[in-house]
Amino acid sequence: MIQIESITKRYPDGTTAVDNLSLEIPDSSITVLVGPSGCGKTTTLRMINRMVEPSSGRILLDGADIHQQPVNGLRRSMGYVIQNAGLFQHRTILDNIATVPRMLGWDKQRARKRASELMERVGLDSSLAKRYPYQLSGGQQQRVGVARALAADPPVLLMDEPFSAVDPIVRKVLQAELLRIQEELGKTIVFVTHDIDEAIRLGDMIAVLRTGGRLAQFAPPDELLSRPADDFVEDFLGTDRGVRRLSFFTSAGLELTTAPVVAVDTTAAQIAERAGAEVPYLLVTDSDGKPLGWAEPGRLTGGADSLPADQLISYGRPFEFGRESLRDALDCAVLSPTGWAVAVDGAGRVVGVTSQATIGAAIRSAHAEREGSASGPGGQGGQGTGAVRVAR
Ligand SMILES: Nc1ncnc2c1ncn2[C@@H]1O[C@H](COP(=O)(O)OP(=O)(O)OP(=O)(O)O)[C@@H](O)[C@H]1O
Repeated sequence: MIQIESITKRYPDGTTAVDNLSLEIPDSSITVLVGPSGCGKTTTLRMINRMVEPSSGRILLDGADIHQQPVNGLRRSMGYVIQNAGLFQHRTILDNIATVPRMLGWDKQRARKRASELMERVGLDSSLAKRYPYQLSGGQQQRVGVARALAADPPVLLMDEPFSAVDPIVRKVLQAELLRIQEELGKTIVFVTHDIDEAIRLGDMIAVLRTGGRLAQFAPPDELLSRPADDFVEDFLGTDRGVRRLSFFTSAGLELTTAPVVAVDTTAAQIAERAGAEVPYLLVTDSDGKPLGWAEPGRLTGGADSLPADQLISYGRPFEFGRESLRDALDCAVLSPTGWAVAVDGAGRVVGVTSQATIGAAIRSAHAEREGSASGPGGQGGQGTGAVRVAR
């Protein structure tokens, strides 16, 4: 655990970058420092690896004061990733990643073998190994930066706006990759961003800082969204807090029905028989049980023959039952032309369908349950109670 105890940093020109900050950063999880520009995020991160020394206060790593430790050893235990990756331009990708192991005295072959393994781990094709950084896209360079920081297998990873310089689509991919790597490696990650959505997606714990380097709130994302500490945090979180919070509710308990699900060899006449007032549409699946589209019985032409595929209405995006959240389920239902969401299993086979009204009821009961556990003995709500985090 990293304990930040009453840390203050005043720069020589009198700027107070961080003001009496205390945080307990848990092991094997992602803690995000977020806040507006100039609120002291980078300064805080750099005090953890002693690139910046505090004016007062102290930082403990696993109970030991980092200021009493040799700085080189400390930095070796902490990988560091920055915006634009900060790669060595005159070294190949493989040698960039092998830098720290080489510094630690590994022979060239062993260091390069480790670098190759890491390239695979961060999703870089081995054909890029001999290229130089300028021959890579921004997203690929960031992956190299992450691989390089992981090379000596440090328990701690410090990441300073690592994905800010890439476009939003690549950024989402890199975030997903980081979560995947974290699931495998379980590092203690301190991640700086000014993007609250990134913080909510990645953070197990989020520290919101305000200008002047003061802590506004330190909480799991679900709690931040449901109970912002003050107007500053509420403003910073932006609109749609309620809907965004649904990302933290699993779809696992959602009531599904298979009544309107029919196989593709059903005829239009049989469909007309199955339709009822409660289910005005029927979902047609292929022979594997994967969705093909919705049939509206009243509008189907033909009788005894199999369904004409061109008469089906798009089923939109299905959600993966149990893995995705109530927010995903609601989004599917809202975007569905029929107003019904299609639930599938991991292989994409239909497990049932659910209506907007049913999802609405599930949202209400999930809220009631969460609030109940938050006010119960020892409960903090959200992840604080150990609730499983829904796929991010
Ligand atoms: N070396 C320095 N000398 C004087 N002031 C500094 C120095 N480095 C940072 N500052 C100031 O300290 C404050 C906090 O800076 P810091 O870089 O930690 O903020 P930040 O939250 O990371 O900002 P950003 O999101 O813009 O990167 C700012 O007002 C900044 O101008």
